[in-house]
Amino acid sequence: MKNTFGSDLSLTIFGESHGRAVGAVLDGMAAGVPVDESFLAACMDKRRARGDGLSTPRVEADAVQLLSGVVNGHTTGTAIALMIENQNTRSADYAKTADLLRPGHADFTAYAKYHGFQDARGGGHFSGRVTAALVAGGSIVLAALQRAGIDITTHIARCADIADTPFALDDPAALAAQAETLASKTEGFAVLDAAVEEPMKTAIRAAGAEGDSVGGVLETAILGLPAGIGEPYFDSVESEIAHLAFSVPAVKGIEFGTGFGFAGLRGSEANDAFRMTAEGAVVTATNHNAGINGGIANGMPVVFRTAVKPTPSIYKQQDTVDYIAKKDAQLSIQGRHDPCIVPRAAIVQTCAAALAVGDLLTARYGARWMTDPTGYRKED
Ligand SMILES: Cc1cc2nc3c(=O)[nH]c(=O)nc-3n(C[C@H](O)[C@H](O)[C@H](O)COP(=O)(O)O)c2cc1C
Ligand SMILES: C=C(O[C@@H]1CC(C(=O)O)=C[C@@H](OP(=O)(O)O)[C@H]1O)C(=O)O
Repeated sequence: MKNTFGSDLSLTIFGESHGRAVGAVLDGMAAGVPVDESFLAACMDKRRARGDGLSTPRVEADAVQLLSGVVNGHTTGTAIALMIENQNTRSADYAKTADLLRPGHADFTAYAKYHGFQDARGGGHFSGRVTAALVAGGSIVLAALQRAGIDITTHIARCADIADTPFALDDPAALAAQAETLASKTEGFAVLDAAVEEPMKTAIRAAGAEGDSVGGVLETAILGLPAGIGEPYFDSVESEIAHLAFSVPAVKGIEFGTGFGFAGLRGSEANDAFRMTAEGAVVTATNHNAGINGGIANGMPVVFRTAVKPTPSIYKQQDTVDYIAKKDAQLSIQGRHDPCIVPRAAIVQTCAAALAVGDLLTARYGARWMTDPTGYRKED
């Protein structure tokens, strides 16, 4: 029954898709950290459904209410409670097929765990809706990280079978330029190569028109993470990021840097040679290991990719069971769903990574990285 992530900076999430609200409690932020509500709203806007054939027709404001912990645009140092009201629910869509388990969704596992007491309306607590709370809490941490010289960004590396330009894993300056390109985009469709945007959108709309769905790959970069962050085993940088990344519904795979590609390389190809900069900093000539050695950041960019499965709720008829009548059945769902989760999940993955990095940074520097964002690394 654990709804909290983080040891030193924690986020607790709550809510169901068709309940009154979803929300979060962010605990561990120092006092006096600026909270720019327009930045928070811009992050929420990237996740918001638009009713444009690319996302769920369940369109709502997704306005964040800061209930505590923020006064006059600054944190007070106490827990920040925030909530987002559910304003556009249609529970009747679910009532008609309530006893039929949706393949790929959490209907069966929720029943197995909560014995019929789960809120099944709209997927309840398992709905992607709850990621609105993750973005709201994560974006407060993301803004604090940016002030401390750490930026996190995500793009749609692949949607269906169409690929975007990958992040420049081995070239921090080119990667920083790519991050700038993504920062300049306000619309929630994060691609680097403008030429792939329409083909991706066409693939999503085509799957939706057939009552089907498509998946893809998100690629996230963390720039400016200081060397020395992370713990050798259980709280390694990879472990913390993967823990959060897999908390995002529909994420089914992750790889860091060269990832599964390492399997086909020789050591002489896989190793990242160390070099000294003119300023006396240790860098690596390549970045196959994605800025992490032994679970600890080495100062190079951290780059990881997550596989996002096709939306499970599809309109094609599917084989399932009626778990009340205890017999095989056919399912034809009603309701409103994303034909593809990937575009909306990009900002979710950025905010999830921000929570992991915020926790790791607080473990190392305490709250200094928040209160002294330009000086906290002096003793590194
Ligand atoms: C932003 C976002 C939006 C989502 N939208 C939908 C949706 O409209 N319909 C659906 O069936 N699943 C949607 N999902 C995915 C389900 O919530 C998820 O597949 C389900 O909870 C089962 O979890 P699992 O896929 O991680 O096993 C969405 C996920 C995210 C992150
Ligand atoms: C509401 C959102 O997405 C929802 C995520 C979701 C699911 O099963 O994950 C199912 C749908 O919910 P409903 O049936 O209530 O319309 C989506 O619309 C959102 O992300 O804000």
